[in-house]
Amino acid sequence: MKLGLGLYKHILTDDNFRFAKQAGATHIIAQLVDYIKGDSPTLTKDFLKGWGTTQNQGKLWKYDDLVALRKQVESHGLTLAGIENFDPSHWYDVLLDGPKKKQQIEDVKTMIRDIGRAGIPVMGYYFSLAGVWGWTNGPMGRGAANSIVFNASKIDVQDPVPNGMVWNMTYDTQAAGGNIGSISREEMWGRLKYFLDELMPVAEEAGVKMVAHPDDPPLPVMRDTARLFYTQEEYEKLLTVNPSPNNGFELCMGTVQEMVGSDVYAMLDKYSKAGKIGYIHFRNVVGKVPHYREAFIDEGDVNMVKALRILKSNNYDGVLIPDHTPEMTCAAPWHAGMAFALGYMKGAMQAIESE
Ligand SMILES: O=C(O)[C@@H](O)[C@@H](O)[C@H](O)[C@H](O)CO
Repeated sequence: MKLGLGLYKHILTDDNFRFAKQAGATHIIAQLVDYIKGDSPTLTKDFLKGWGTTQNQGKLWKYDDLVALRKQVESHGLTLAGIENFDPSHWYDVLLDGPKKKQQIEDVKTMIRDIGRAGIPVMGYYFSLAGVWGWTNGPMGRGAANSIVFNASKIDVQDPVPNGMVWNMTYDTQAAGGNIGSISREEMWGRLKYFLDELMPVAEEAGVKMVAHPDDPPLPVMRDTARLFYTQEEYEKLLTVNPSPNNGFELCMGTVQEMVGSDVYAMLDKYSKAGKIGYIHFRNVVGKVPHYREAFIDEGDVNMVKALRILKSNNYDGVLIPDHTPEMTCAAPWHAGMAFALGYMKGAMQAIESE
């Protein structure tokens, strides 16, 4: 198994590649969507009105830029292991089954071909209308660390998605008022099937694994739209939608742990054996839906060392990234939180590997 760090678009910089290397990471997962901004990113803000606006319609990720990014990462002795998340500008009508769907699926295919050609082996995506939404936050972590909290009783869980928004980002600032309406689970499975059936042959040819993130938070319906991967059983159905060897999981341990009735160890065991995990969000949490808080890696409900032992026993050779952590009280709260998580992971991995 490999230690990685996920970096947002704004922090794909030489300094942060050095930071990753210094903390013992060997791999980078890059996010290209402009949604969590700033040199010192924070996830503990009010994002109930969205992550922001994206206006990249028709401006696809370019092959030359992807190669340049890979080379920049490699210049620090690191490997670019994957890209996480499509830009809503590029695929909103694929998610929404809108009039530009055919063009946008062709655009996504073009980007997958270019990602493969650029030597990037994994693309993580999140097939969701409401997206990551509903978080609140507060000094709820150990030592009053600012943490992400989900408490269904504190928000209007079915507050509808306004027109012009999907995946918790606004892609059309001129959209007419109103909202996208109620979307059923059957409809969402159909949209996912279309997406996978169109893309998997291209991903196979391009040598790119397409891996799906589970629903965060894992509730069956949010903002009046059905969510697909809100229990472990439902998440596992991903593999039945399309049998491609390139169809797999961006396995977020935190989100799986937040699901009612889940067994994150069983999921790790089964799918690391089956070679179906593209990479892992190795994070911890206290509680489950409808009420949980994100936790420091060592203080949550998941025994992370047990999880690593399972991965080791199955010879999992993929990447683990911390994904989120509570923020630490200092001048660089995100970086300190990540350094703490990476240090824990490095130590635990070394200990287990020498057993
Ligand atoms: O990296 C982050 O902070 C999050 O945005 C992701 O964990 C997110 O849940 C996934 O990328 C799915 O969108």
